Amino acid sequence: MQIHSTEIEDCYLIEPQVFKDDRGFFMESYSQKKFEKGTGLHISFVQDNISQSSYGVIRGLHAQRGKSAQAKLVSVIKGEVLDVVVDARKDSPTFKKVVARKLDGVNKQQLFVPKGCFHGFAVLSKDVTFFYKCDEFYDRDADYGIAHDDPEFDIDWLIPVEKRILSDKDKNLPLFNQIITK
Ligand SMILES: Cc1cn([C@H]2C[C@H](O)[C@@H](COP(=O)(O)OP(=O)(O)O[C@H]3O[C@@H](C)C(=O)[C@@H](O)[C@H]3O)O2)c(=O)[nH]c1=O
Repeated sequence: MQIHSTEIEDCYLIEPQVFKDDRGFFMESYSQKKFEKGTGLHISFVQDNISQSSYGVIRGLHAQRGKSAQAKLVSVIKGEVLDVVVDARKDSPTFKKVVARKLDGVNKQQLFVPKGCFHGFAVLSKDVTFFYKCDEFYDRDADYGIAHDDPEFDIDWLIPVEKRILSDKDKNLPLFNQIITK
């Protein structure tokens, strides 16, 4: 397992070791010991989620507020996404920085999203099965987010505007500057 730092502090790109043989492959999708050694972070995951989406779907950019803030370890089981993290931690040296990485079921790379960052992804393949671990439980009342197309960040989602599929909730998210002020 190789763990690489990114443009956002404590946001890591993780490359699991994949063992291939005649039967297929084997990989450790998470090892607390290796994760801690590579990042220096102690995280206790308490909830795993799976979502399925088709081409053009953009989920995000989401986070949970306050005590319900979640760190997430995100990955793709099948298909390909552009995965995006925005640092919203006012005390972070990388405040407002963006990380965007393609994750897919072949490269099997994972992104670790620290607490206090917004997270989202765009589906680049026909279908995607997305899997992620969270270190806090889902809290509907703490759920919030920012618009995926906030001009402040000008993220290239790699999906033409007319092909984007968003939830009603995500169509009405505010801009970063409307909710995060330093
Ligand atoms: C995220 C979540 C949703 N739900 C429910 C609420 C709702 O009825 C339904 C769909 O929820 P959403 O529309 O919020 O799902 P979704 O848009 O997939 O939300 C997710 O997006 C990605 C980008 C993230 O980073 C996640 O943390 C989460 O915010 O599932 C849970 O019961 N538990 C959960 O942990």
